[in-house]
Amino acid sequence: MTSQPFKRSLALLARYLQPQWLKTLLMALMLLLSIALQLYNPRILSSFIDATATHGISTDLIWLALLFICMTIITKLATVVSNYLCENVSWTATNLMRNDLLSHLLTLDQQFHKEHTSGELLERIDGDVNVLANFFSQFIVLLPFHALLLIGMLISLTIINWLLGCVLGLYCVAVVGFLVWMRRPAPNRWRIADQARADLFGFLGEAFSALEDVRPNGGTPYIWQHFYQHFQRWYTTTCKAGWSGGSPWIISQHLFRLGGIVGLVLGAYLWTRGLATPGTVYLIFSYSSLLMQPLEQLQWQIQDLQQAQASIQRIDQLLLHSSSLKNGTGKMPASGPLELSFEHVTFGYTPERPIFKDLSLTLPAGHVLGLVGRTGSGKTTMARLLFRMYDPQEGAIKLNGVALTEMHLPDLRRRLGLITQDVQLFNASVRDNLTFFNTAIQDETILQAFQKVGLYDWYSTLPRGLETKIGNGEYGLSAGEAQLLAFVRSLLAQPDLIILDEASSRLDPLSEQRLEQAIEQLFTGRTGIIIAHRLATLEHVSDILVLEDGNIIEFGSRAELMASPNSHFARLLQLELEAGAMLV
Ligand SMILES: Nc1ncnc2c1ncn2[C@@H]1O[C@H](COP(=O)(O)OP(=O)(O)OP(=O)(O)O)[C@@H](O)[C@H]1O
Repeated sequence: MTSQPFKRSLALLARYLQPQWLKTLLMALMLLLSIALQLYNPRILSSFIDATATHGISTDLIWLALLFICMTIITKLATVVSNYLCENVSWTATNLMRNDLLSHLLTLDQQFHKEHTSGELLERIDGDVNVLANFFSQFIVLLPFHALLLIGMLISLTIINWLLGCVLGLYCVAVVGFLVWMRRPAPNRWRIADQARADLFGFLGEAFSALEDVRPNGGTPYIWQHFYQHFQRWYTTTCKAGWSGGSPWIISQHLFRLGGIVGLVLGAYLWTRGLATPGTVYLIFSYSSLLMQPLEQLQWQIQDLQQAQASIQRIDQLLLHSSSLKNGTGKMPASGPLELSFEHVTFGYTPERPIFKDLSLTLPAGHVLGLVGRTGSGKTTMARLLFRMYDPQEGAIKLNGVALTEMHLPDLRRRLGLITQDVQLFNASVRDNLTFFNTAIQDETILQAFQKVGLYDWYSTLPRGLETKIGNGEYGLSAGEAQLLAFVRSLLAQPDLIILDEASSRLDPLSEQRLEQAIEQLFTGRTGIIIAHRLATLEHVSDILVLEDGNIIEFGSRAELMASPNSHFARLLQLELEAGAMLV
């Protein structure tokens, strides 16, 4: 066990157990009480045996028997209370930890989330933390508890006979040392097994979310094949890790039995020499057998610690990952429509393959920009930069002259709205899906927004109104209806700059027409960007920007570009009209 992970484990223990110090203290007291009772109970039985041997059956024996029963009941009660407290402390500590991990993951940037599947992250938040449950509840108390119990019994044996205490004491040290040595490879093997488990769940998460595409395209055998490979790796690595704890366990069972026999032989030897009464021989045998109980428990604690170490290292790795997007000083542009400017922006998802090189443009406040360009020209990337999903390698993006990097990230994102063609719905009520669980938004406001986007008729069909569960819930939605709901979301959030990224691509022409009014309302008093492949959907924009391979090849007022037959935009529009006429 290297000192760094061990120190880290202790630091984690301190961090999550400190707030629960009172419960932890009570738990320790209960365990101490049961140690004292476990040490005392064999003494009562020893006196019982000696009293029977010397005086035969007497009333004293009844009192001894009653005392023994009372002590046993109190020991059991102390164990029940301490077990309850252990569970309570461990759940509270691990829930706090899950909370911290989730909050941390939510701050990590897009690149990190692209590199790790959601299933893998779920497994890290829950699986790794579950492994720590025992460690939190029991390690801090049970390890010293069993160590104390062991020491207490050795002292009792030494008081009976010093040679007895020394022989059994040395035996215990040898057994513990041997078990720790045997278990050295365990932490690394557990880490590999945990990663294999996370990969398996990561794969399953991906497979289930892609089921709609995979099934019709005949990809099911691929899922089976990969599931089998992942499962096989998980199984073999877990067996290997378990075996590094299992084989010492089998050996330890024999060593423990041997400990009891050593005690019995030594007790018998003392009796034959007249150095011990039958009661004392019983006491020696009980203590030397009981001695093996804390030893056995100690070895489980060591195994738990090794497994916990692997989880702590994985959790650490996660916590060490910090977002490259740093919060600014908190400067914010004044509320109202925002002027957007890109100043000499250079950006690539990997720096060696830039998408934009020295890109500059300014969109005045309150203008609505139509952003067009071929597939892969960089339109969505511009939107991602604006939301600070990524930061440019060079240059700055500003809103009303304030660089995005100067603002607090959550404040920046509150001022922006984004509607894409992929609308994410939660398995929650219509109301919660629209308000993002913000209870301050009135139902009246939601219903007005339904009217504006032409969804009121759909709303009237909902069996439980705004309480109806959508997402995976009781009521299904078409892709177009989901897109209209995204418009309602934006109307309720009231951002100062809105981006529509192919937002109406799944709507039929009638719904799209109905939506035009909503789009106009959405953009009133706001700056907007509409990313679209169909130029006909850009009738209401004030400006047009044509991108090609990350370069601006045209940027100007829509009216002017339309009036100039040689402009790219006018030519693209003409091409679209001709293609439409051919289809008719
Ligand atoms: N997360 C990513 N990591 C690496 N490269 C990416 C990533 N997202 C997009 N790209 C690349 O960046 C370039 C621009 O992509 P972007 O999605 O911005 O294009 P687009 O104009 O929005 O395309 P479309 O019209 O198909 O939506 C493409 O070459 C694409 O392969």
